[in-house]
Amino acid sequence: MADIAMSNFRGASQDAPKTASSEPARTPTVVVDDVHIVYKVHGAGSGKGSATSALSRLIAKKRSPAIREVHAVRGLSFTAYKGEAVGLIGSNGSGKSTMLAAIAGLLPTAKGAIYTNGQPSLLGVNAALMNDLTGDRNVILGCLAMGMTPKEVESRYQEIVDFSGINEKGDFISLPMRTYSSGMAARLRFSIAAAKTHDVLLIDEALATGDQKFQKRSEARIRELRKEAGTVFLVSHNNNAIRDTCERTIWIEKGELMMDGHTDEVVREYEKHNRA
Ligand SMILES: Nc1ncnc2c1ncn2[C@@H]1O[C@H](COP(=O)(O)OP(=O)(O)OP(=O)(O)O)[C@@H](O)[C@H]1O
Repeated sequence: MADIAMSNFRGASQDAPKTASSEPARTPTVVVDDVHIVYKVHGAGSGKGSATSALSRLIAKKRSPAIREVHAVRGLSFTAYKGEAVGLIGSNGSGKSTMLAAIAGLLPTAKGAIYTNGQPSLLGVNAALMNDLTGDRNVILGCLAMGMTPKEVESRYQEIVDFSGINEKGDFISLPMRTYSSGMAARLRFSIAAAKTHDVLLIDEALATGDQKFQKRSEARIRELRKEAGTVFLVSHNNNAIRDTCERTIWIEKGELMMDGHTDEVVREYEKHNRA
């Protein structure tokens, strides 16, 4: 597999070039160029994927059992621009999360390349926080990991806890994360990640997990993050969240591009397709 190409590209500077009509040119932040992503599943189907059987195979100098390939993304191409919020929709297993992980640089491309201008941050419901640490330790560690200084962390701490609403029903922030419900944990993850202005913010289903009040708050924060310059990608099965948050939507099925355009139009076609 070829390594993912992550680089700053030319023409993405603050003073964007002017177009012929003297409108300022839009600044591209993510360019996905004919990307294919293939997962390799070792020992698939044969039940021989354990470490012990791998070791005995090595000793006996036998070939490994069949490696199954899952071609999750098939030749996707699109460009996202500064200030855009882009929705990614499609049925289960269509390749949305895979595409986000690849933009974040967490998966290599088998073919094609991804170019990003700035640092992408993936905010998923599975993002790693430390379960045995308390909520407040996780806020501090999470902020430091995003590159904030201890002073910045101190000044943002209360805002993050208030935004998460974790303490609305008592002092939960001082309890270990393992005592949180999945919705509470997802809210804290979102609140930590949303405390920083991201160049490219990738959100995977985060909005679907909070309650309605929190969903509204997070949608408002995403709108702010957009104004603060970055590009937001949102993967969700909640078409209303996509409509409220994104003006552009990309619809993927079986790893292929079905439609890329104005959210109202794309979601309408997607819903029509699902009804059929
Ligand atoms: N770690 C993995 N190893 C092997 N195959 C995987 C892996 N993760 C995902 N896949 C496969 O890749 C394809 C795309 O999965 P992906 O999770 O990107 O879909 P999705 O559109 O995000 O789905 P959902 O809406 O259900 O979250 C699926 O066929 C899935 O089985």
